[in-house]
Amino acid sequence: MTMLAPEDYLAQVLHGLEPPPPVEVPLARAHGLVLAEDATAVAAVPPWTNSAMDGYALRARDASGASPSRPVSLPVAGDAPAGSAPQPLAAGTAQRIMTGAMLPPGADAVVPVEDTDQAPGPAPLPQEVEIRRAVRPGQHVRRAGEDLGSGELVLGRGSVLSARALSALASAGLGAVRAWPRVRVAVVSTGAELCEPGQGLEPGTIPDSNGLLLAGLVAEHGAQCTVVLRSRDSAGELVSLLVRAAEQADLVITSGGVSAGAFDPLTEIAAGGAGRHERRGPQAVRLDRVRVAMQPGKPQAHGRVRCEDGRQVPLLCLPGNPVSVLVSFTTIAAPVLARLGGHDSHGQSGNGAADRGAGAARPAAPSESASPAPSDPGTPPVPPSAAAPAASAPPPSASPTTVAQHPALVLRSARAAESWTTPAGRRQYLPVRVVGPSSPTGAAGEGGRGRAAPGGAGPAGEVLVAPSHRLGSGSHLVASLPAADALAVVEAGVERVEAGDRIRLLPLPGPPAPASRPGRSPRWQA
Ligand SMILES: Nc1nc2c(c(=O)[nH]1)N[C@H]1C(S)=C(S)[C@@H](COP(=O)(O)OP(=O)(O)OC[C@H]3O[C@@H](n4cnc5c(N)ncnc54)[C@H](O)[C@@H]3O)O[C@H]1N2
Ligand code: MOO
Repeated sequence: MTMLAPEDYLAQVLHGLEPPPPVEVPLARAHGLVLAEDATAVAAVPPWTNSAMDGYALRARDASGASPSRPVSLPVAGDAPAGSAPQPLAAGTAQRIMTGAMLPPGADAVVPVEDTDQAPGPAPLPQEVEIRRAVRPGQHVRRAGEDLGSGELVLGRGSVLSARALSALASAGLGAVRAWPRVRVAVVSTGAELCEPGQGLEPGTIPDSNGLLLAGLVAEHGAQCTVVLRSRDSAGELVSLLVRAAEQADLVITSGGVSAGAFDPLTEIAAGGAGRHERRGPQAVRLDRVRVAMQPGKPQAHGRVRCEDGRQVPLLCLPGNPVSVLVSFTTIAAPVLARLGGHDSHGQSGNGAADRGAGAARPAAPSESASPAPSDPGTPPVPPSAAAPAASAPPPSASPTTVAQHPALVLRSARAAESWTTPAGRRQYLPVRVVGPSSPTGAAGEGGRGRAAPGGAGPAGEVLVAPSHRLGSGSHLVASLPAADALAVVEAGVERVEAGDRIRLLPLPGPPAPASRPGRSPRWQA
C-alpha cells in the first residue's frame, strides 16, 4: 500500500461527494446551516416607524420652544402601547407611547418621560403632560426601513446561519429559508476491548471514549449525531451494524479496526472478507484502505455503505487511537462535513474545483503560513525579516480553496515555546497548548503558567505553544486532549521543531465558553 499525502487522501475522499438538495427549513431549526439561496426581506426593518423611548408622541412644532423654565403643556389624547395601531394624533395634543410602539400618524417626535412632569414607570394615563425640553422633529423616532428596506438582500447564498443571521432573517419577515439540510452522522466504535464508560473494567477492557469524542466533535461542527453504535471485532457483525447506522445517516464514521491487526474487522471488510460472513451479500460495504503520510492518523479507509433501499452512504474509517481520531476528524471528517453541509457548494470555484484544487485540504498553503488567515484579525502578521526558520515547508502548488477556508482548516501562526521531535516522512499534527504570548525579553506571559520561554521565542506578542503532554506526540494520550488548544502542523520534511521556530496551528473548535473561566491544572501540566 503506497503512502498518500494528507491532501491527496482528502481529495480522494471528497471526490464525488455532494450535499443533498437544499430544503425549506424553519428558522427555529436552521441554526448553523448554510443558506442555499439569497434571502431578501419580505418586510422592512423596522416594519413600522416607531418610538425609541417610553414617553410622549407629539408634533415637534407644538413644543419646539419648551425648556425647564418655560414648559409647554399638552393634553394627552390617549395611549399608544406596543403591539397595536394607534389613533391619529390631533394637532396640539400628545399621546403616551411605549418603546417600539408605532408612532401615531401625524406625530413626528417623541419626548422621553424623563423630560416631562410625569413619573417614569407604571402610572395611570395623565390628562395633561408638561414638556420641559425643546423638541426637534424626528427625535427618538425609528423610521420604517431605516435598517433594511423590503426587498433588499438580508443574507447571500452560502452564508452560515449564525444566531445573528437568524435574528436578521426573522426581523426581515422570513419564517423559513432554503438551506442545505443538517448533516446526519452515525458513529460506530469497533473493538472487542470496548465497554460502556463508567462501567467497572474487566482485565484488558477500556472505556469507549472515541464514541463520545466523535459524537461531540460532530455536534461541535454543526452536524447531528443520530446514533452511536459499538461493534466487537467481527467483520460480519460490523457490516450489519454499518448498514443499520447508514439507514439513519448521511455519513458513517468509524474508529478502530483499520490497521494491521489479525482481528481488525475493517481491514477484513476492505479485503473482501466480510462477504464470507455477512448475510446481506457482498458489496454492502465498499472500502479502500489507505496509508496517509500524517502522524497520527496513518491508517485510514473510506468507502460507501449500501442501505436496504439502495442509498449509498459515505463511510469514513478513522484509526482507533484517540489522538488519531481527533486529528483525523479535524483534517478529514470536518471538510467532509463541510462538503455535505453545503459549506463549499456556493462559491465560484464549485465542488469540482475544491476536489483537487491543490489547497482543497491542504492545511498548509504558503499564503496561509506567511501571514494570518483573513478570518483571523487577532493574529499579528509575522514580518518576513523577523521570521525564524519555518518549521513547515510549504507545498509548491498550494492555493486556498473554499474547503481550505472552512474554519476547521484555517491556519494560524505561532512560535514553539520548546523543542520537540517529529516523525520522518509524515506531516505531524501535534496537540499543543498556548503557553502565553512572548515578551520583548523572550519570557512567556502569564498564560505560560510560570514557564520561561526560551530565548529567541520571536517577536513580542506572538502566541507561544508547547506540546499538551510532556511525552510530546503519542496517539494514545487521551487524557491530555482537553488541554490542547490547537494542532501544530509540521511538514513531513522537518525533522525537529526548535524552540522559537515559527509554526502553524490548526485551532481546535469547541463549545463556546467564557474566556475567563478558571480551570484546575491537571497534574501532567505541572
Ligand atoms: N503492525 C502494525 N501495527 C500498527 C500499525 C501499523 O502500521 N502496523 N499502525 C499503528 C497505528 S499508527 C495506529 S493509529 C493504530 C490503528 O489501529 P486501528 O485503527 O486498527 O485501531 P485499533 O487497533 O482498534 O485500536 C488502536 C488503539 O486505540 C484504542 N481504541 C480503539 N477504539 C477505541 C475507542 N472506541 N475508545 C477508546 N480507545 C479506543 C485501542 O484500544 C488501541 O489501543 O494501529 C497501530 N498498529
Ligand atoms: O498513525 Mo497512528 O494514528 O500514529 O497512531
